[in-house]
Amino acid sequence: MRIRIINANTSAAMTDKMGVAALNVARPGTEIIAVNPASGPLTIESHFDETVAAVGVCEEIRAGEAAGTDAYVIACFGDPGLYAARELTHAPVIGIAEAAFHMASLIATRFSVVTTLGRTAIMAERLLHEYGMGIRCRKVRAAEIPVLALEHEADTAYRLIEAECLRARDEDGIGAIVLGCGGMADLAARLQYSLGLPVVEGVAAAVALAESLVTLKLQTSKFGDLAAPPAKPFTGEFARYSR
Ligand SMILES: NC(=O)NC1=NC(=O)NC1=O
Repeated sequence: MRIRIINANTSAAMTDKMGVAALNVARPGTEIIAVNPASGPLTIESHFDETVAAVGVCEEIRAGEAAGTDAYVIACFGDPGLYAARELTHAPVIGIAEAAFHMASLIATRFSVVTTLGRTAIMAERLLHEYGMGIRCRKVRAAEIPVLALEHEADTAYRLIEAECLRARDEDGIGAIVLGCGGMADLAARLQYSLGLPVVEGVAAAVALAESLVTLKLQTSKFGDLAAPPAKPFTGEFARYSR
């Protein structure tokens, strides 16, 4: 099977990191294609960033449809464009936040999330409730690092993330931790060893879920709000979407 990992930001280094994380867990015979939009925010740290990035995510879904894709992963912790992306394909589309929340809920009664900035922590709290997972999450914590620090100040970023994970482990009454950024895709094993409790990373979780859905022949439903968008004219730079 072929899975397209869509890094919603435009950091090629982060795309590569996510591709490696996906390959590390993918079954033999699963082809991983890691991509990012040509245009959009270098990192995603706000509602505005997510809104702009969602267009690029949908562009990558359209490219994946043309290339033949069995499942998609939206590798950004805000799951930007998730529902629009699901409208554009019959294939499963898995957001890394939704995937990580569900996986964590299967191995622990309660979990906490450790993400990058305080403002993205608020965004993650909204997602938890949107996905019906609010009751399972004790706390969404922020290491207070910009996403790019995961690339350019990796050692400092790791120490801050680890310290926040230790506080979550010792204070929140949890059984697992969810890493709240696709840019943390390479940190799960090291953190799990250091913390001694399960650390769920969204790219890996989403790949495993995507493979399961493909194996079960379960596709995105076209009954209701995930049916293809109604055909209509689009104007200006989006005229290419006219149908
Ligand atoms: N909460 C986050 O840091 N989300 C993210 N921003 C990015 O650029 N990628 C993410 O996963």
